[in-house]
Amino acid sequence: MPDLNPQIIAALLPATCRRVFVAYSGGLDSTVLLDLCAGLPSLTGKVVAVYVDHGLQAASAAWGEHCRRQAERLGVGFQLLQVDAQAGGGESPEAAAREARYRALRKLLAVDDVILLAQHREDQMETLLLQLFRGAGVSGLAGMPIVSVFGKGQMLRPLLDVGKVDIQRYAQVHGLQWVEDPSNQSSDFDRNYLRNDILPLLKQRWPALDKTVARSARHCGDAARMIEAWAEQALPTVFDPTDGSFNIADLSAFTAMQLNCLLRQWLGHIGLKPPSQAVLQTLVEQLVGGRGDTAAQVYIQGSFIRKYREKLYCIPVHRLQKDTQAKRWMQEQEQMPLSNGYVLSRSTASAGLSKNLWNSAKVTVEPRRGGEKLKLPGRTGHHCLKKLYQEAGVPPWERDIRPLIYLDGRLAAVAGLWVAEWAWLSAADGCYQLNWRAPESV
Ligand SMILES: Nc1ncnc2c1ncn2[C@@H]1O[C@H](COP(=O)(O)OP(=O)(O)OP(=O)(O)O)[C@@H](O)[C@H]1O
Repeated sequence: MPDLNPQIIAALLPATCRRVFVAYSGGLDSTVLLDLCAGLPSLTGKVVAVYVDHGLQAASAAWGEHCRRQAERLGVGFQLLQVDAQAGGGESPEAAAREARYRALRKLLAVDDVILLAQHREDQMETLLLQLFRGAGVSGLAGMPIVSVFGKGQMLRPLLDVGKVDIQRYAQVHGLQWVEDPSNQSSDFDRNYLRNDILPLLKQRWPALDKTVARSARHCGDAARMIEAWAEQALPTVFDPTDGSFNIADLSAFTAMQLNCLLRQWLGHIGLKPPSQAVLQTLVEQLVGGRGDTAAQVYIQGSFIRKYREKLYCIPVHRLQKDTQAKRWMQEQEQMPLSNGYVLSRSTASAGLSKNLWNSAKVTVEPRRGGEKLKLPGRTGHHCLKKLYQEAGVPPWERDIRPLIYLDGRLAAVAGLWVAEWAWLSAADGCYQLNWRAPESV
């Protein structure tokens, strides 16, 4: 291993890099990392040390002060972020602090910004072992990546292949000052227990343990990337981008293992975290395998997965709430946010709801109460909404939350779907199209 020097950072930085944030806790590792960055002439004026105050320890403000002084001494920028890191029910304090820290740091980054973290090879080994004890699969056993997407920018871990002793030596040779976090000594936390009580024993027997475990992490990382690449390629065969659903009509081309992998990829694609094996199994048993049970649903991270006509949909729980209040939609209002997170809007169209009628009527938005009928342009007779919804393949849970638009108390439109014949017009720029959409895709 060559001496630890700033080139290890220069080699990782993208050419277009604008600002370099350094996640600086004031501890040994991030002190060394910051010192390395400050020693790179190409980074002059670009480096900002960021200290996150979790507000969990009495000394945290004093550490922030220490970090500010060190940043000043090194001639780099400094930023202090205050976060609320209280753990929620069932969450470990470490995980809550990390989540809060990452959330705050993520917001700092614009495109072409990077943030550097100071984890090293021993940290990687601990991460991998903790994942192993939790029963993780290859992506968990891949440990932490050196480079990853983070918010609008990138997260880099330049020291990930550097041993702790090299970091300690660098700090001594350069006379660096750092703070010691007394909570690192407490074996109450799993990671500290492993670090303080278990790993010293293992290292007596296997001195190169950190290197070999890091190698395993790289192998698992390679395997995880291959699986991910396969899933990314196969996903379009089951994923419907128009409504974000997962088509289960014909899965005969996939083995059970591949199906699990595709479901994981789908959930990741629509913004959920990787589900546990148990959740995946429930999903497969109750929805993919279950026959015709439209009431079945599986709860995952604040959303329900439901099935309708051989497709799985993921619906955040709050979006299933019915907005039961009738509301006035004022003529000049282009958009109307609803309490369940959806937004109604109108836009000019060449066919749709007559603008004249809209402008002269009292417009109200009301929930479905049951029994509504509609006569559609070009069709004979009135039809129950239920029948129209069935014909159009609108999932049952959506039927109760899709708003109805009334002009002077008469049903004129179903948002995003139909306009009643009496209110319908085809005339360039003389009509409104009524849209109903979720604020951000699920
Ligand atoms: N309070 C904090 N403010 C800013 N960055 C932090 C903070 N805590 C941790 N980090 C960043 O996350 C990395 C991993 O955190 P971890 O808790 O393992 O490190 P640490 O032991 O607290 O500190 P150090 O790595 O500086 O010795 C740190 O190396 C550092 O880059």
